[in-house]
Amino acid sequence: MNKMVLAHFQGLTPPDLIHDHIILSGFTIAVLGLAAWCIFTQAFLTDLPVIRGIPEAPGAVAFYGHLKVLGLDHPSQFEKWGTKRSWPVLQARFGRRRVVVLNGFKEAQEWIVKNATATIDRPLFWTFHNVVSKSQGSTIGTSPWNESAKRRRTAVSAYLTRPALRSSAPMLDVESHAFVEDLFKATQQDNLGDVDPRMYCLRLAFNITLMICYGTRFKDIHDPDLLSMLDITSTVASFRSTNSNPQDYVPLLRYLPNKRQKIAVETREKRDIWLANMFSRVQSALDKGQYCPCITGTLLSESGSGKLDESDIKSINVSLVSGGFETVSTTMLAGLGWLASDEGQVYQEKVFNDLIIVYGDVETAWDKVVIEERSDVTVALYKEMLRYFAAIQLLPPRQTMKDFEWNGITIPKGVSVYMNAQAINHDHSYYGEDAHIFRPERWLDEKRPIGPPYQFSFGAGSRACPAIAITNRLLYLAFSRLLLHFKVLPAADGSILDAHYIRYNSDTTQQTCHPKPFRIRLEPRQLGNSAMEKCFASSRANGERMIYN
Ligand code: HEM
Repeated sequence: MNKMVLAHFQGLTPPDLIHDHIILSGFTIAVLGLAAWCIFTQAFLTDLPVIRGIPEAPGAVAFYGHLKVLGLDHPSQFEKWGTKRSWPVLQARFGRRRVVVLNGFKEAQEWIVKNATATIDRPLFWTFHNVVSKSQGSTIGTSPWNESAKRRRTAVSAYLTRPALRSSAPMLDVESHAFVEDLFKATQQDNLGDVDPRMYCLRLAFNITLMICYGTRFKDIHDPDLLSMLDITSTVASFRSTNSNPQDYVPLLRYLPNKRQKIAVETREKRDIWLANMFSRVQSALDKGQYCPCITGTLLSESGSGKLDESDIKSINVSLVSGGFETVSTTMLAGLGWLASDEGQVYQEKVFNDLIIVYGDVETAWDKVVIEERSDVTVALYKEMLRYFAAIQLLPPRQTMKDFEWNGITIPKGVSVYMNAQAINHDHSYYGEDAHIFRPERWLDEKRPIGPPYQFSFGAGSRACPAIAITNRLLYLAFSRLLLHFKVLPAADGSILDAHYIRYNSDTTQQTCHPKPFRIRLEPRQLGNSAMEKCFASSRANGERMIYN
């Protein structure tokens, strides 16, 4: 109702009306002021103020900060700022979050290794922690640092680090053999004699994590359950990328209709079903007393000892199943792609010759590469694969747990820190002028030794990947065994992967790189090769002796 009319009926005198007016307009101004402040805060302010002394990237806009100017390839834009402006460390705004990005090797060492306790924490994200991880708990790699994260990390380390490699040998033997023989069979069955190696790398990496977690594996790369699990875990991983989840940084977007949230809920439900299925398979194998040792089984038999509870076990399994398979397969695929190039042909011969020098003959080498890594030329190949093709370019972020001093600058508690492995691993000031070239020989050069952590693909410091030893062994083993028996050649039409560390990736919006599709041929080193048959037969027999849950 109109104010004047209302005043008339209420018998208000003009001074009352004026007074009422003043109160109302004061109230309206306060409300409008508050709304304007809220909008201003959301549009321009970050959780932490600018850190004095660290350069800030150009091009921030309201609400999104730098998320727009970063385009579709965040690590490459950060790398460009790093090299063109000489910014080994820079700060940016991801929506409301203030973030620091590390582009330089020396600087990453100083922040993540030297100040390991200050940078051990991880930030929380709305989509990943509130939606995707609601039922199974968050993974180790996305958990803030606390007693539970410490317990879970210690438990997985027992299965992944160097001392555990010996007990993993039968499984590593089975998977690397299946990889080599099935890849070869696929080339034989193809009209042109070539194969897309993607599914073979994915199955190998996924089976390793399934064996570690649940004592089970997939035999057939066409198994619909395998394809569905790979699809689910890959979708879950997509919720970690800085590129595809603006709602994590721009809180207002959470209140708008959001297709990603619906996908997150559906994916979580599907994943819960198969995780429960895996869990009960182990439980019933344990009940029957015929069981393949695995993390779930060991932890279930220890449950009640107060070490870990069921939610810890679930979180560990989710961490391992989602942590490893895409990174391992990406590294392998990129490496295979490079091997098919002209330079790769030359290096393949070096690997073969070195394996024979070290182990004496093909059969001995086939057996020994499961348990040791004595061929330096092969070690140099996988080290360069890991450095050059960082499978995750912008690593899962850290968060500072306390203030610390760096170069006279105070870095505040609570800031998100991203290691840009793509830039760090190609830092010319550390690796030299040829850092942008794939050159395994750099790891053999005694005049220019490369120090720990060698490269940042696994991160570094106290939250570094706990699976470094097993991943290294797997890469050494798979590539040694393949190159012992075969030459990796370009596809029948002569095409090869563009094995450049940025261009090889088909989707820069994902957290993990996905190499563009390519095909290879395999040429047996010796025709009618009885050594190959003997090697395959011994590993096949090993696989048949194993029990699976
Ligand atoms: C080429 C292979 C791999 C790469 C490049 C890789 C990379 C990474 C990176 C970058 C991190 C974060 C490190 C940091 O913040 O400093 C990480 C953490 C982790 N990775 Fe891996 N990883 C690989 C293989 C695996 C495998 C095979 C598994 C399990 C079977 C695994 C399990 C984990 C776990 C559990 C964490 C969380 C550690 C924590 O936050 O404390 N990773 N990995």
